Amino acid sequence: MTRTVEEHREAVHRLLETSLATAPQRTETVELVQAAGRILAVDVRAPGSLPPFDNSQMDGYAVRAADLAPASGQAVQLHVSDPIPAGIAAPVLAAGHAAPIMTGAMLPAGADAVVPIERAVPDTFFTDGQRPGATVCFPDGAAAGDFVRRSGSDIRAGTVALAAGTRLGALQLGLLAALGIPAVQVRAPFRVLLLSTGDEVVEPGRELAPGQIHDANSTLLAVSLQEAGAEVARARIVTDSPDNFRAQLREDLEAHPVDLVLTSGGISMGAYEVVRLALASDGVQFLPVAMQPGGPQGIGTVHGIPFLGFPGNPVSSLVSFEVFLRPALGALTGRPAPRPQLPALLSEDAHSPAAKHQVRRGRYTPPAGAGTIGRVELVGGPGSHLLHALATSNALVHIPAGTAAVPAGAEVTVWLLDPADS
Ligand SMILES: Nc1nc2c(c(=O)[nH]1)N[C@H]1C(S)=C(S)[C@@H](COP(=O)(O)OP(=O)(O)OC[C@H]3O[C@@H](n4cnc5c(N)ncnc54)[C@H](O)[C@@H]3O)O[C@H]1N2
Ligand code: MOO
Repeated sequence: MTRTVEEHREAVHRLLETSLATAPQRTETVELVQAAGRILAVDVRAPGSLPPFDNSQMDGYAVRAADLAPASGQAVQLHVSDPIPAGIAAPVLAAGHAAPIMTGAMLPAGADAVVPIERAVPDTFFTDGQRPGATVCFPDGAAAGDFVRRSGSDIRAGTVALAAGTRLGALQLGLLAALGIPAVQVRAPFRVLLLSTGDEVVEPGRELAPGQIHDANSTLLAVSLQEAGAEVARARIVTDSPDNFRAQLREDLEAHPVDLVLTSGGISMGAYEVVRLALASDGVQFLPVAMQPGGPQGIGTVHGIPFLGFPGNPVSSLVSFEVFLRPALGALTGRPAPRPQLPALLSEDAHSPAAKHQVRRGRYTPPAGAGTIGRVELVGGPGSHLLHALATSNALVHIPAGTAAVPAGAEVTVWLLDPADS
């Protein structure tokens, strides 16, 4: 039975959801800069308040506001006390005094307001030599709290600074640094065993014998997984011998605990479909999905581990990742963020097998002005071997099942592969 794209996407989601729900959540503690893009595993409470102490928002004078409210309405002269740079604990401010204070410096006990230097007379700081016996006046007065950043006005000690499940970026990690937290407990990455199959497939860098090709899928899928926050625990090329495939799979799974086994190739209708031959009787289904490319798909479990078999054609593998696996990872592990999905005007006629959801590669150009939509031109044909066209594209162009032709100028949906283009 042919599945629709949506049915298979849902099946992939369910497969991973079930296994992640029963697995104990693994976490690891990493330093802040290494935690970028990771998902927080636990609530983090503020160990202290921010700001940690009342401090000055301006370069100016720390004062007692009450000193500046004389009954006569005349501006009052205050004695200038020792300056307070940032980074020290100053002595109590005596009544009738004003202490030069710098931005970020701790407010001395007794002071309750800061007057910016521009509002003082004189409006520049005294030198050390000038200060003894000097006075300063503040014609505008001051109210308690003026230009004071209160302790805890950003966050109070003990409250939740970041909730479990938060995706950590610069903004969140900067907060943790300010709170004095050097490392953070994050969810361990989703681990994948990646097997590229085929007797013809040879590692890049090795010379090709006639009929052989270099392995593109290991790199295409490993980098896609890595960009999606997953970890490739082991990647290798496996030959077309089902016995060998089964033996290597067992060996790899013993050495590398993983959350998913992902293969490419060996699943369609040929005489030597190694993945199909090795696993078909083993809790894995091989079925057609009404999508082009990416029609043949394998799904199930091997040795109790979720299994997905993607087709060998490189574009088919990549499209399978984008359409089925990446959205499930995003929804279930918190990473990655969904691809931006946008409407775009198709710049040329396109034809599609009406029974299938076709995914073409395109080059998306954003709209020139607000209120308009972007354009997308197709790159290469529908063939699933067109790696160069894939490499020059920045979007997947979706032509849904039931549509045999889309005329130039019609609106289609594109998924941006590079969010910088949105
Ligand atoms: N009679 C039929 N033949 C095919 C059908 C079909 O329905 N009936 N489906 C076609 C479609 S669609 C696809 S997609 C492929 C999928 O085949 P497999 O998943 O079994 O993949 P292979 O046969 O192993 O390889 C297909 C193609 O991709 C190349 N390849 C494989 N691995 C890699 C790699 N790691 N790096 C680069 N290129 C790779 C391989 O050499 C083949 O050219 O089946 C169609 N056939
Ligand atoms: O479905 Mo295959 O994936 O067309 O190339």
